[in-house]
Amino acid sequence: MSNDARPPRVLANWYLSECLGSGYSGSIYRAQHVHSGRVVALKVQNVDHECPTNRYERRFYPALQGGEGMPLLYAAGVEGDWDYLAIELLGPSLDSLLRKSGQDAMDLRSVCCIAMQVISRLEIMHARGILHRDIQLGNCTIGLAPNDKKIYMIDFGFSKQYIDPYTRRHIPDSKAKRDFIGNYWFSSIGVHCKGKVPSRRDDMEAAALMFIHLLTPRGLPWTRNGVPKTDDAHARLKQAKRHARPEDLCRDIPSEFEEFLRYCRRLKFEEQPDYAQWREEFRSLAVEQGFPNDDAFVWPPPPIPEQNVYRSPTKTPRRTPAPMDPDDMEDILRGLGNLDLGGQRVVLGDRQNIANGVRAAQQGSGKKPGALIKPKPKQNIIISINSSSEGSQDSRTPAPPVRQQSKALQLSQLRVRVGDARDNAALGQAVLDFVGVMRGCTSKNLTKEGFAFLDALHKKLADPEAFAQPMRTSRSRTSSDRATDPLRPQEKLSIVRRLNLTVQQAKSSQALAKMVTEFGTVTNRSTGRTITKDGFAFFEGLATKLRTLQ
Ligand SMILES: Nc1ncnc2c1ncn2[C@@H]1O[C@H](COP(=O)(O)OP(=O)(O)OP(=O)(O)O)[C@@H](O)[C@H]1O
Repeated sequence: MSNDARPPRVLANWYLSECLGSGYSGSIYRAQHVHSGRVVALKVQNVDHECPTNRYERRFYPALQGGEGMPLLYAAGVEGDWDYLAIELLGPSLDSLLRKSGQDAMDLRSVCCIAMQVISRLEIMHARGILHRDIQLGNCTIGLAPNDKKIYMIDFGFSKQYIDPYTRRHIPDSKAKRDFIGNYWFSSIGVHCKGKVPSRRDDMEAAALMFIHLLTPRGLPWTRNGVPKTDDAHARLKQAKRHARPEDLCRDIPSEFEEFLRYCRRLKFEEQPDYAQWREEFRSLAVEQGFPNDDAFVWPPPPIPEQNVYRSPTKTPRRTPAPMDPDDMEDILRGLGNLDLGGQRVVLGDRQNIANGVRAAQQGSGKKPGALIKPKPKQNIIISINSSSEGSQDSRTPAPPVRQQSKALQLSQLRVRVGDARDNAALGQAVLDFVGVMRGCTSKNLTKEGFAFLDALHKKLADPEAFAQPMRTSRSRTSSDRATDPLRPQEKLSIVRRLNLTVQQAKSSQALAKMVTEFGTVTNRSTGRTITKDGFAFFEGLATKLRTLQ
């Protein structure tokens, strides 16, 4: 079908009016039922379209009905040449909100709310045995008032059941490479670059990339050149995605996002993500920054106090994806795989690419110039979240496990305790508590708050009286650091093992300080920046040693 073919004015008693959006395989119209007067979004496709996503999408709606943020489906059917879905009418997508805002990134409070809600939506879909597989800004919309603070997931045209309906077991993994289904910007590395079988972890990784994209001025690096038009450009995009390190993607945003991305990438194929934990991480992050303790997505965002707003010195407007060349479009259309309607879900190549191209061509410019709002840097004085702030959990979502404070907050408090420590016993206890916090976290990687803790420890050990030591173990890499290649995992392991084995032989607190620095440096240069078993043992040994160095 070509998108030029318009459906009739009245289709199955739905009177079509304004076009709300167009995808590769069809269009969505505001429509009103001629008898009941109900107003819906009518997703209309030609029955002969080579990418009949309506036919797939309608299979998933029944299972999703009643789920928070899942649109209602009022009717579905085929009339004449047209396949239609009558879906609850919703508001604009995140893509459209951001574009219309004129900003090149979203504020931290908004992204934390989006993160909490999108994670909840994925939890619902996954609990019902369904993967979304096309997480992106255009597929997250807000509702219409009074539901305009709620995020809805739409477009289940690429969705898939990951629980076999007959055996009730998780679908099997496979080494065989698969054709890519998803979108260029946010599909996980496993699915997009390695052709892996998608599972819950890939929806989560796509969500993580989307959050980072939203917070990053001009977005993720591989989105900045627009939709790739050639195989070479696509290969370069995959290469960039594959090689972008989480710490580089998240350099100027709160470490929770880096940790979340790492967490998603570490999940096993069949592993169930800890949705509640991450919802709480983002809730705590918002609260730490002085934002309200709820997940209501308020757009446009209320004014942020001046001290919370960071304006980039190198403000660059987001580049608009170039409109797609009609010839390229034709090539891509020709290249679409054949459909296999009888068996598994049809394998389509890069539908979003085409859809984006169509949108770009139709919409022309989608420029996002404007001021950059960045998260307030973490403050030195940390205010504890009191237990009452945990109590106002949205009643619609299951209560999270009791989680007192975020990792970042606890580490920052420990750093302050190290600075205040009056004797080695207090210092040793702070080190043990550091081990406790790190062990208790799903992600064992050392974040900037962890490195700040090590810096404070180093300062204290090197000269308990002097507080003017330079930051030795700082996480932020200097240009000379950058010249140093990352350590191979084996090198890191052996250095940390040596530190662990020799910590008891240290003769002075200065010698311990050196070891802390060495640990920090080695971890900083490692790819994962995780604390290993030997690392934890080193800190426990250090705490023991401190007691004997009274
Ligand atoms: N229920 C709805 N209410 C209001 N607008 C909607 C609704 N569903 C979709 N839209 C609008 O239409 C756009 C395209 O919708 P959708 O993603 O479902 O279609 P699609 O044909 O699958 O698109 P694509 O090929 O881009 O994925 C959305 O980004 C949104 O702006």
